[in-house]
Amino acid sequence: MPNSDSLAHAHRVNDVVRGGMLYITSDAVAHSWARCIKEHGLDPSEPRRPPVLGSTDLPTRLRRMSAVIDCARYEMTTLYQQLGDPELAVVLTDTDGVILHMVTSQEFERLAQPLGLEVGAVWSEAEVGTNGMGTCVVEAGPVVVQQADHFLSQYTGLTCSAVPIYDPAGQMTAVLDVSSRSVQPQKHLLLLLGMTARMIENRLIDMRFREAHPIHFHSRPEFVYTLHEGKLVVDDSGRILAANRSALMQLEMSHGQLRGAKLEQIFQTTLDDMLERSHRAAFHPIVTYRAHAANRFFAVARLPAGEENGGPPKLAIPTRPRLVPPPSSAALVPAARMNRLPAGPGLPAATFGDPRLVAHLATARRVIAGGTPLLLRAETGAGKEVFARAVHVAGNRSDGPFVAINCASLPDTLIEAELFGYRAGAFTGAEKGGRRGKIMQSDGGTLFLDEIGDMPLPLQARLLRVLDERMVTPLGTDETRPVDFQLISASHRNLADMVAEGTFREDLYYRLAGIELQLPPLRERTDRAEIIRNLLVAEGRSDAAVTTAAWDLLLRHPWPGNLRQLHHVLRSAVALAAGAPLGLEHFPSLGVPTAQPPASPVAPAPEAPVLPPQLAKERQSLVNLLEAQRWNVSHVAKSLGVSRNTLYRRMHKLLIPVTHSG
Ligand SMILES: Nc1ncnc2c1ncn2[C@@H]1O[C@H](COP(=O)(O)OP(=O)(O)OP(=O)(O)O)[C@@H](O)[C@H]1O
Repeated sequence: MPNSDSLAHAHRVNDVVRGGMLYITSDAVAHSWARCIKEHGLDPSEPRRPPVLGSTDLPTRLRRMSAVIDCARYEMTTLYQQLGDPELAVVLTDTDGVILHMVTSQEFERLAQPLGLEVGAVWSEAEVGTNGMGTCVVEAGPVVVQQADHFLSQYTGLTCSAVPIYDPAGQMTAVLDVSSRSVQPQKHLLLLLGMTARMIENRLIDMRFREAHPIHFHSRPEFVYTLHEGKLVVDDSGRILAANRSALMQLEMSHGQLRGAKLEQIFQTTLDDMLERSHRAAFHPIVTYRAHAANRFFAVARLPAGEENGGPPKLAIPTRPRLVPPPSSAALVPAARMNRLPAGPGLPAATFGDPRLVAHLATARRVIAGGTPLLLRAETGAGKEVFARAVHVAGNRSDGPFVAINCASLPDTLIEAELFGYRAGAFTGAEKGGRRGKIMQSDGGTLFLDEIGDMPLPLQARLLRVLDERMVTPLGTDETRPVDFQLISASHRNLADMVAEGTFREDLYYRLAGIELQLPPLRERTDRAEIIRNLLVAEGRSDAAVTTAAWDLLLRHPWPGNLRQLHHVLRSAVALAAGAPLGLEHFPSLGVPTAQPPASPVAPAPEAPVLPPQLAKERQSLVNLLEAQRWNVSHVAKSLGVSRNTLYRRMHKLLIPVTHSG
């Protein structure tokens, strides 16, 4: 029997549908109520539960939508964490209203399950009347269905806010919803949901067009690489394959108009030109103009994700606006302090002249001001710890300690003791007086966990607890101690891949990667000359003369071991040279001949054809580069940040025969 509240709700619904719009705030809800009665024949006081798809239908549907679910999963978890309320669920449905994925707490799941909030449940309007997910599908726009806006009285305890998600072809593909018991206005939430939907859409584009060149652009340079950027993906010939919503808005074009157009029909430039200029600008936005118009845009063209290795500044979570407070003027650190780290005993002054690193330092500084954990990814020896120290020094905990621990260099059993500490006699071999762990030592400062990917799984669980509770329990004790530290962790491994393989805890990954920054390897840094000079100063040879050939070699070497290798090589060269100018013969480990150079295994450089001076110069520098890399086109293409095809095209234009390439 329906109770009196439910009957009152039913009267209200019927009144509105019959013509009185007295109680209603939103047209979307009123129209939906009318549909529920007139098209679906529903009764507001009738108790209904959404049907749940069975074991054959659901897996098929999940498989079909797996790309969308994969792209949404991370963003949904992040949104859930940002909202910080265990009494809500973040829900993804397809366009039939079928729940595909849900992020919530166990408590809320228990509460919501009897109402039908579970994976596989069908929340279409036809099944359960007006509701966030089903009504959003029909409206194809953001909707809020707050409590008594629901058609069926049994759902009037719920508040649902939902936004559509579009696929790269511009078709609605899913709905993102937050369901709770909130009685608060939902405007702010709707905004966050909209941003999350855009993030998911951008990820979908990235995933589906891994083989295409992404073009990031905006009319304001500071918005490039953010959620607000326009994004186009183009094939090797510069033909547009897809665009995000911001691109459509900024260019005032539809999907239909953009798809298939060439880049030069949109901007006053070609793909090759944009790629080359982007690379020269170290992937910072370059100026370009709208074709046949004067509007100025800032753009970056990049290699396809499939071809890119390290490459341009890549925030692993590139465009999510973190809930980080904007830097107040008091919090701003003078540039000199930001970008330099003074030399210590035996340590070089850290150099951060590469624009990508400068930008990363600024981002990191802002992020840690809000206490967000920072995860660094870089090749071995690329300067993760030095970078972390620089972030610490520039932060508001710089008066506290910087405590580093390398998880790869300690046996599993010792990491635990090192991290958490132990009381006297906690285990055989323990120090007599017990030991304060690294976590406690970092209290008030920064804890740097290097090679976190090597942390054994059981310890990952303990670390997660510390991060959640901000309490440490030393081994052999029951007492917990509060601790307060900024966490910076680093790895040369891709933790997201490790999560997928099951070797790294997903929940810990999300806790560590408040923001993830990819530091460039040495061979891609534009400040190599400055680094070399500073390392020579650190080796006590600020006056060292270096021959042009040696200098050239140092600048061109690919440095697989990055800054650490460079430092070692310079140290031995200084020792070998014993005060003489550094020449090629002092760098034997780089494969440099000490006596007569052996006969070149490749053909000599081609005769230069007659070309205008500018082209001839361009040709000569490309030939030099090819020579230096023994005509390995892939290596040269990579070092220039262009695709092999682009390089071949350029060689063709400059009349460089490709017969040399192996
Ligand atoms: N920004 C920098 N300026 C000058 N030298 C640097 C810089 N970064 C790193 N180095 C040099 O490279 C060495 C290795 O740096 P660091 O230990 O930070 O690398 P890492 O990436 O943490 O290494 P690993 O992957 O082995 O943990 C430093 O000791 C220093 O000699």
